[in-house]
Amino acid sequence: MNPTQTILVVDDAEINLHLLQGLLQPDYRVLTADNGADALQLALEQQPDLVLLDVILPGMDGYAVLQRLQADPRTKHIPVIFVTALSSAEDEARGLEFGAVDYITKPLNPIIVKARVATHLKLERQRRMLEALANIDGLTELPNRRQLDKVFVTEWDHAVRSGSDLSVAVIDVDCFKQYNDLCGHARGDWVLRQVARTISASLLRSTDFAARYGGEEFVVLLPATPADGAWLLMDTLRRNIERLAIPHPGSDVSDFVTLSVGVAGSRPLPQQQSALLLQKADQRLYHAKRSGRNCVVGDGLHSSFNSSAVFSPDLPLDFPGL
Ligand SMILES: Nc1nc2c(ncn2[C@@H]2O[C@H](COP(=O)(O)OP(=O)(O)OP(=O)(O)O)[C@@H](O)[C@H]2O)c(=O)[nH]1
Repeated sequence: MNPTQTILVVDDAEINLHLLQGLLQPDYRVLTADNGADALQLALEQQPDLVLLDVILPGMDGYAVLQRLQADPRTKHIPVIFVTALSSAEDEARGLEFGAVDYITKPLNPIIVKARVATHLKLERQRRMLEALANIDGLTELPNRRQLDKVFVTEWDHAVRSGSDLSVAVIDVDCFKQYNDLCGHARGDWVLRQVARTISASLLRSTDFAARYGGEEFVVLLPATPADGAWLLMDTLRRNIERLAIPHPGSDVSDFVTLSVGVAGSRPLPQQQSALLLQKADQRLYHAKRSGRNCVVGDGLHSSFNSSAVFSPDLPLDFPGL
């Protein structure tokens, strides 16, 4: 039994449901529906890995079910195999044109059904792995910019709907070019991994999200967090990095690796553009660099290696992930 894989079987004949259930249940979790409406609801709620869909169904037929699955972004990725008594070449071609990944004709041959199901589940697993890899930065294993763009849109829309705050921070390693030049690129890569781990370990809520934006730059999204809270959290991160005490022989600002951070927060309104918030945080990062680096610049708030205590309490170091 592989409980991680779920198949939804849709057929209006109980005998067919029983047959397919008996065939597949030893290896997979099997859900059943005898009509299109129930099938759509189960697909949405249970997110099966594969749907075996009869074409001739009372009310909404299999083609209509497939079209509805494909039209919904929450279900359009689920592969569908038509399982039907319509056995002409035209029927099969039509089913595949509609977007089914395969077409199995009745009467069912159990060996063929099992083999095709196994093949499509394997392809689905590989597709998901590729999708996950496409969203991850290989060096730091943080989400990459592609994933950040998607999550930013989702969080922005959520903040608009719920009227809650959203803060963004842009984080940059100071004088990193000199670090690479003096310590070597491999050591530079190691530093980026330490910074990524410390960013992850410093974020406290499950909704906080960190990504590698590119090069030595990272972005953090902090949902339901006002700008002053975001500034405090980023200043704690800045100090956590400083206390790693990674020697930086070429830094203009410290003996150790340090960060500069720009923070911007807002309670987004429908007519506003999410990109402007990121732009504002980026401008403040620029300001932080011009102010001498190793500091966090937010909305009227500014910290640096020699003035942070004025603005933020000395929060305890906390590295649960390290
Ligand atoms: N080791 C390593 N270095 C990288 C990577 N991506 C970007 N870099 C380097 O990061 C450096 C960034 O340099 P700059 O943008 O000039 O900035 P900086 O030297 O950090 O100076 P400030 O930002 O002004 O403090 C460049 O030398 C890039 O080659 C990476 O994946 N690994």
